[in-house]
Amino acid sequence: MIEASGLTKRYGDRLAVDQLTFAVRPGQVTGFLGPNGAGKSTTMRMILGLDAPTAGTVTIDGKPLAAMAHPMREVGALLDAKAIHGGRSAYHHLLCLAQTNNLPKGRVAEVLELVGLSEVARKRSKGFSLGMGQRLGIAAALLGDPKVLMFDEPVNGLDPEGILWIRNLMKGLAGEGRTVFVSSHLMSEMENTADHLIVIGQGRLISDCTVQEFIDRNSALKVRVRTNDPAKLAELAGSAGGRAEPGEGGALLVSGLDLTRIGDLAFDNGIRIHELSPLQASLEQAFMELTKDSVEFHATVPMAQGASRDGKVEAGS
Ligand SMILES: Nc1ncnc2c1ncn2[C@@H]1O[C@H](COP(=O)(O)OP(=O)(O)OP(=O)(O)O)[C@@H](O)[C@H]1O
Repeated sequence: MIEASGLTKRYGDRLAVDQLTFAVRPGQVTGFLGPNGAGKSTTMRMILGLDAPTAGTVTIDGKPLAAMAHPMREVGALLDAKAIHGGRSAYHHLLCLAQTNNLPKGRVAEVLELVGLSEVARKRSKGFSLGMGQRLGIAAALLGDPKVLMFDEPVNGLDPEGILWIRNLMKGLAGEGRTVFVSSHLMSEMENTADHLIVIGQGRLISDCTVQEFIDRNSALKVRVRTNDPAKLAELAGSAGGRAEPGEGGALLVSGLDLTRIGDLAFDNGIRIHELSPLQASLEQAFMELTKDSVEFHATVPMAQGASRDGKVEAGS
């Protein structure tokens, strides 16, 4: 378990992390979400003792990292997959890590197998693809067989096969009872991977809940209705306190009224219903809604058809 309390980091006049208090529990994948510059990497670096907090504390299984005799046996992390000596083979990179951290040599072959790099283990990592580099970084994180694992943006730049592999790996590690903390600004990715979400914006905690709670709290449910008389139903929905807008192919998108109420309204007024289906907003939409006031940069672009936002999207830093 990772526990942060009042965790704060200031760089000059920039408050990168602002009094974060949260717990990352074992046995589940916890997504750490936030727009670019929200403070995710800084928080992870503080958890790992690579940056000193300006204020607050963070512990791993009750201890600060500095108090651990064998940190690699307690926590493994993938922060920057490119931070590897390119002249070394994958095998030697891991062997070196194992030896300097008092870990059994035999573990090197085990983790290489686990990440699927056994066949290229003796090749220089300089020639590795991005995906292979990520796998090697993950092998290093797993070397000490730690109970706590942290991955900073592990799917960045990976192809769909690589993304699927990392997703399954994280779920598997959590299934073994480990604590898995993974940062991302890809909401759609977290929707399929995380059980729990910690969302931050401009260094501050915005939300700490399960994925489903996050969607329920932050997205209004809409109902798609197809009927023989959309104009009449739209009027009825309006007078009943709802709001109807035109959807694709002549459908109506109704918000503010639940399915049953809309069905009853139609029945009571002799309107035939051809479709009545709930539309749940995706995690992506809910996340963008929640963090729209805390993104560092906004760009105004035309929205794709079907998008329902105010024309703003988050741009990378
Ligand atoms: N060493 C540093 N010196 C000064 N400012 C820093 C330093 N490291 C980070 N920052 C600033 O702190 C803020 C948080 O950065 P951080 O990298 O933690 O965010 P992030 O959520 O990981 O973003 P991204 O998704 O873009 O990686 C940013 O405004 C960043 O510019």
